[in-house]
Amino acid sequence: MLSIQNLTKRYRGIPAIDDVSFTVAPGEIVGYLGPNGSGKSTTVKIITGILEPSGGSVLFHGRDIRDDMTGFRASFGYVPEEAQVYTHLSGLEYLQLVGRLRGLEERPLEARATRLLELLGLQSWRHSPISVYSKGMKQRVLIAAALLHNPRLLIFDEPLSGLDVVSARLFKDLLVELAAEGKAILYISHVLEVVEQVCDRVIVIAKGRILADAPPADLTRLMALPNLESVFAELVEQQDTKLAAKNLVEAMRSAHV
Ligand SMILES: Nc1ncnc2c1ncn2[C@@H]1O[C@H](COP(=O)(O)OP(=O)(O)OP(=O)(O)O)[C@@H](O)[C@H]1O
Repeated sequence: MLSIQNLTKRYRGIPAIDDVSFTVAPGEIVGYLGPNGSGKSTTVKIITGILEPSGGSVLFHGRDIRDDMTGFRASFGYVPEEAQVYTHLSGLEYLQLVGRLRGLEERPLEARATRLLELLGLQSWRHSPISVYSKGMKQRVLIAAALLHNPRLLIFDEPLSGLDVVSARLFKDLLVELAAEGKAILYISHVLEVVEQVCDRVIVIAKGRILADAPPADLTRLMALPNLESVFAELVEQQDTKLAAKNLVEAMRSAHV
């Protein structure tokens, strides 16, 4: 359904992503993992039409998304890493605005928005301005906004950010339900434990290039490692974090002398 083909994005000649290709099929949850600065958000911004690629293309049901960006926008829901929300609006008003922009009819829109807010535990806050919401509550409004038009493709960029334990568990269960509904899901997260539990496949990207694309169980088995976190550390050659932490404390001490 979603097919990313040889995507490249260069900033002043320096590649942020380099020849990135992968697919996300209906009913599939695909994890997209990588260290800071590896190119995850750049990939997502291209898929969502925010950025133009330097090369390559994004196909949705076999068609280049650039041929019909308006149609494609109606087909996906997106929870961005950093969202600009109109904080003077209430949660309900925000969802109504998003729904109108997506061409939903007023009555069913209000009913669905109210129901989503209720299911996400925001019932009693729905008329309060978003400016008084906590980070996790804002995040739940963004999740509701992504689901509002019942899209076929969902893209979540660090959706657990700010969510408490119960909301995070609800979100994890929601991912599984959405996949069972046949939604295609691209899930970007640093929370590898959750990724390992819910994803059918994980893609590991580092320095703009894809290093692995396989089910998490295959990766741990093939690399003879106990879990996805170890696989990730091995693939991206992360630094010795214990040593780095020690050195940081050392550096603090010497700064006080
Ligand atoms: N507007 C820009 N101008 C120049 N370089 C950029 C720009 N945006 C991103 N980059 C570079 O592209 C690379 C990939 O960045 P990107 O934001 O896609 O990484 P990421 O994997 O999403 O990181 P994080 O996990 O920190 O969100 C980085 O080296 C970054 O410095």
